[in-house]
Amino acid sequence: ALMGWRMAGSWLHLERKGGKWRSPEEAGQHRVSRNRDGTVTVSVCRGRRGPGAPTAFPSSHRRFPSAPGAEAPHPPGHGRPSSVQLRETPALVIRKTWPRAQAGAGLPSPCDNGAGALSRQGPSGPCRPLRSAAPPAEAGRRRDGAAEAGGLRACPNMAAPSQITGMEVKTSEDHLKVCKMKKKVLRKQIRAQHTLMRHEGIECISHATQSLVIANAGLGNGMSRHQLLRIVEEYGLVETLLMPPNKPYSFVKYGTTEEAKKAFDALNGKEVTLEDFDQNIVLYVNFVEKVLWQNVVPTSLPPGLMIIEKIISPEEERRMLESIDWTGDEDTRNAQKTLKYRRVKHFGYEFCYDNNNVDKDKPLPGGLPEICNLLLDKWLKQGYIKHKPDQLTVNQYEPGQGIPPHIDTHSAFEDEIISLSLGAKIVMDFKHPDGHTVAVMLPRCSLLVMAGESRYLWTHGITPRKYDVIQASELGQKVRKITADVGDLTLNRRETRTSFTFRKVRRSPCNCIYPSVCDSQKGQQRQEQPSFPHSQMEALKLEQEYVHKVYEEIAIHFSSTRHSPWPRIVEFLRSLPKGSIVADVGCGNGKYLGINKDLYMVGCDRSKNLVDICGEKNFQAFVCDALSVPILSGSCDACISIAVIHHFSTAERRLATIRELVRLLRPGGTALIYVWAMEQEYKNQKSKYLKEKNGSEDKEEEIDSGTAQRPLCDPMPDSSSQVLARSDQPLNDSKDESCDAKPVADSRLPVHTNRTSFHSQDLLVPWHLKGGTKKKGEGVDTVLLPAGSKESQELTPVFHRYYHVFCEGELEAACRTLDCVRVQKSYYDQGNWCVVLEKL
Ligand SMILES: O=C(O)CCC(=O)C(=O)O
Ligand SMILES: [Fe+2]
Ligand SMILES: [Zn+2]
Repeated sequence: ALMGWRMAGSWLHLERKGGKWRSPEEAGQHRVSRNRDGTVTVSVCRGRRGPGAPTAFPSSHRRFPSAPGAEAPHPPGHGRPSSVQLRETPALVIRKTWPRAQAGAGLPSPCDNGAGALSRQGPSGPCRPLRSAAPPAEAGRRRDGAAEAGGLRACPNMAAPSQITGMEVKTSEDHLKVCKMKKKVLRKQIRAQHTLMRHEGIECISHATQSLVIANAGLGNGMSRHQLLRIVEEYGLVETLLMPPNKPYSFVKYGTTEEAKKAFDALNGKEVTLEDFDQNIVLYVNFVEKVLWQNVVPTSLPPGLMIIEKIISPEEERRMLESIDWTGDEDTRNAQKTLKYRRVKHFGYEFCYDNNNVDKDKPLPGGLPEICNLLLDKWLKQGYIKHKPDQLTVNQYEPGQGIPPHIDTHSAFEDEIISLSLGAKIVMDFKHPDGHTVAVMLPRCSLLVMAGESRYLWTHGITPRKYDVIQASELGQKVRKITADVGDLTLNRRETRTSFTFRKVRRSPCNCIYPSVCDSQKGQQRQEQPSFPHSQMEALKLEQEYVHKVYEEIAIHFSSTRHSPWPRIVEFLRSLPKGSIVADVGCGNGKYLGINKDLYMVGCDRSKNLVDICGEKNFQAFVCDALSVPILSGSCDACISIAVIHHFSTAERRLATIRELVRLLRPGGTALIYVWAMEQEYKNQKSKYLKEKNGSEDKEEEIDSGTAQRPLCDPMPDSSSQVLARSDQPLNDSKDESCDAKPVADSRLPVHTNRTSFHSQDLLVPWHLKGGTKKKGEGVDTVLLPAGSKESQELTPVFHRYYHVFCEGELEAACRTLDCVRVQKSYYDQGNWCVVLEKL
């Protein structure tokens, strides 16, 4: 017998017939026979197959192909002699990938012939199309007399001297001055190109088109839509004007190229005064192939967020505003503060900005204003809110004021937080811990309801500024996410806004499903949280507690979330020759065991409950540890290890599992390994794990492939550093509004928040068990129920699984330390690092 192991319900023996290996082709199929004593005999005849045996695994297709046609020449540009051979990237305006530096795509030295160039050659002579990548190649060297004929127009990327200097060129001194100015504009124009390319992926082109990108004429630097429209309309019929939110540039498309050229000549280097700010800025203009802006954010509001418009009448609004006495008296002084960026007043309970919490034993006298009680009762009846709040914070913001991004402390308040906007509309920014932001316009007299994820996980804040970017056609009241339509954005001057934020004081610890941002669970985690292992014994204990036991507990629920095989793993299995013996080490619920009926596949897993599930599906599977698999060395044609090795808690143990996998292979046999990647955003693409914001909490590393759409990613995360949602960040408007992920001070393993980026390689990933557990085991958090809580979801126990997420190259490097293998392939697949090994 080759091997004997415990299967789902029976014993399996594999036998080698005749002491010789024959190829499966020769042998036909393996034979499986069930013996009278309940054992199964599998006869496998093997042939010699060297390392050269073909593996049909096709070459990995890259997810992010280099820009199509990046090197294709494009048709001769306007006014440029056709002999000029420039190689440019056509038709790509906004894209995520960098252009490859190309010969000929070089940057011309601005006015590279110096001041004399103008007088010798006329203004257009030395001017060449501007590119931002490689050093100058042939660009900038040509002096085509032909270009002169068109004057400046022939050279669209250069500003007319008179337009820059406003003076007539008469003397050579004037020429010098003009050229200096020209050089300066050119330099800045090039810098704008660089910035557009580097930060935004917007490619400017050298020939004239109907479309321009105008740097410094964006909503982000204070240009309003109506002002820009007035400016650009002077030169022709404007077909499209796109003003992306918070960006310092805009796109304009004219009816004809002539008009765009006219605008280019007139506007590049032109100084304008921002009407709303009384400030001067200089515009820098470049041509682009097309005006387009991909909507970079999903169209939905943060989950759990709701805005109810016109929830109160103007009369109610007036009465509410009047109910707040800002003059204050002895009694209320504590509850009223003028913060740096706004003034606040508290009712019911005082909110303390030192710890962002309330003193639950010290209710303020007077409770909430009567008018509020009436309204709250009405909203409760109407179903807008589920619980009646007992705390009110009134914030008053003058234009230019705001509130730092924050999450209202979990332990302080219950789930639902509502805010009524009075006096004026304002834009509130919501931010997910992964950096994704959504700007939401809160109309006057509307009620914002934050619940669930939007309340617990996302930060909310109001940027201190005097203008908000809002939809131009919705200057009225329509609620919309601001980033929806860049063809329709403008600036709105803020006015005094008073908000009434109602919350219900929490009486027992928060047990939300966002432990990484939950102050209630942080304290709890401190004591219970396991540490990073410092010995083999500790490692084993950690894995027993936070891997083996957990999988036993969650097996049924876990299995119910694992049904879609991953395409590239299927591809690997389908590529194996008929009759191959394949071991799936860590087979889970066996989702790969039945993929290719032409293989002889056997699975094994550490979890008995999972192996039983395999047995129920009539798959061959048995219980064992991936560190010691009871299969004879060299008996498998292929092995797979999918999402297993990341559960081993030291580098030695991870390497040992790979070694064990390889041991099973015959020479020439191949192993496919998948581990979860630290990089959940790779080559500017978010993994499905991150993207499935509204997806279930429990899908973790395995997400249905092939169905989810690839959303368009943000080409430039906004420049402010990512605000890590921390509830211990004071809300008292201290200057620093953001903070970075703090490294764990001790060696305790951090608890990850699902669907966010990883901040540590070794961590605990929560599993929220649905459908009950067979038995309550260790590794389960104590479920703390708020007294009298009706929330049944809070009953779901949370388990934590240990993971070591791999960095780029880590898995491959581990494999390369083994001298009996060759790494055939190494790739990234949906948030996982993957290798195909071949045994030598
Ligand atoms: O002004 C608002 O609408 C929100 C205020 C707020 O978030 C808070 O006080 O915690
Ligand atoms: Fe808040
Ligand atoms: Zn919480």
